[in-house]
Amino acid sequence: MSPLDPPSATDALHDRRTAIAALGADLRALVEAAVRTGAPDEVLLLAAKEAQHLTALLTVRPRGRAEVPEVDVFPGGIRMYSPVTGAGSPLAPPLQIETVDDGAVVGTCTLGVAHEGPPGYGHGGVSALLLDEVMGWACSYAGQPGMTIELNLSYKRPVVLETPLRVTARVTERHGRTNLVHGTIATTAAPRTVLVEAEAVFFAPAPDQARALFPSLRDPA
Ligand SMILES: CCCCC/C=C\C/C=C\C/C=C\C/C=C\CCCC(=O)SCCNC(=O)CCNC(=O)[C@H](O)C(C)(C)COP(=O)(O)OP(=O)(O)OC[C@H]1O[C@@H](n2cnc3c(N)ncnc32)[C@H](O)[C@@H]1OP(=O)(O)O
Repeated sequence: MSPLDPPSATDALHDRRTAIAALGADLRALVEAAVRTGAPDEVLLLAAKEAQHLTALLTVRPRGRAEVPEVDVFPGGIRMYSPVTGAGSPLAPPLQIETVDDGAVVGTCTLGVAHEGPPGYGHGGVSALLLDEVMGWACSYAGQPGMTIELNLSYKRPVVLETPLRVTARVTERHGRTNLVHGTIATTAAPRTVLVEAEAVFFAPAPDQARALFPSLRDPA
């Protein structure tokens, strides 16, 4: 199975993921509304009370810090709460891993005002986040899921908000457990105009390193 294939899911798992994604979508809408709102102070204070109520509602059997959620496939698969791809994360755009095209992984997403750096444009750290993720997927697709050990970025043009983006990544060289990866961000409308370019080094931990890093990983081989 390619790491980009959706895992087979039971009905219960499918229902759980659907519910998580529904909450994630509404939380993202809430975050975007909150950072754009012109509502009066009393409305903000009322919304803060409502947010406290929601937090209390959701603080039930919280998972442990290093626990892999039961809805995830780790490594190399679906991550429901990833801050980049997670349908359940209010922080994620979320980015969709779309295709594997001739060895390159392609992801698409649209940034909102919540991801703003300079007015109207994406935060440079958010571009790094998108690239790091898709470059990581390229390593997984190449059969070496790994961790970033170096990430260098060249910001060529600002990344416009509310505009569909295309993020690509490809492993260019492999040296043992180390992979060199090239990545780009462009708009889907002008995929040849590179806005941000990245070069990264990823390291695929050996099974004993992986066990030490990720205790909930049962079979790192
Ligand atoms: C096989 C099972 C795999 C298990 C799963 C593993 C990973 C899965 C992770 C994600 C996959 C899922 C989805 C992908 C999506 C997104 C990707 C996001 C990626 C990230 O967001 S990830 C967070 C940021 N990332 C870190 O948090 C890494 C911190 N780091 C370390 O935890 C250690 O560094 C570690 C464990 C990597 C190595 O452990 P270590 O250092 O003890 O091992 P060692 O000494 O053997 O070094 C090995 C070779 O890396 C070279 N090296 C090390 N560090 C370097 C550096 N900074 N610069 C240049 N070279 C460096 C050495 O020079 C040597 O190179 P050489 O082999 O050529 O001598």
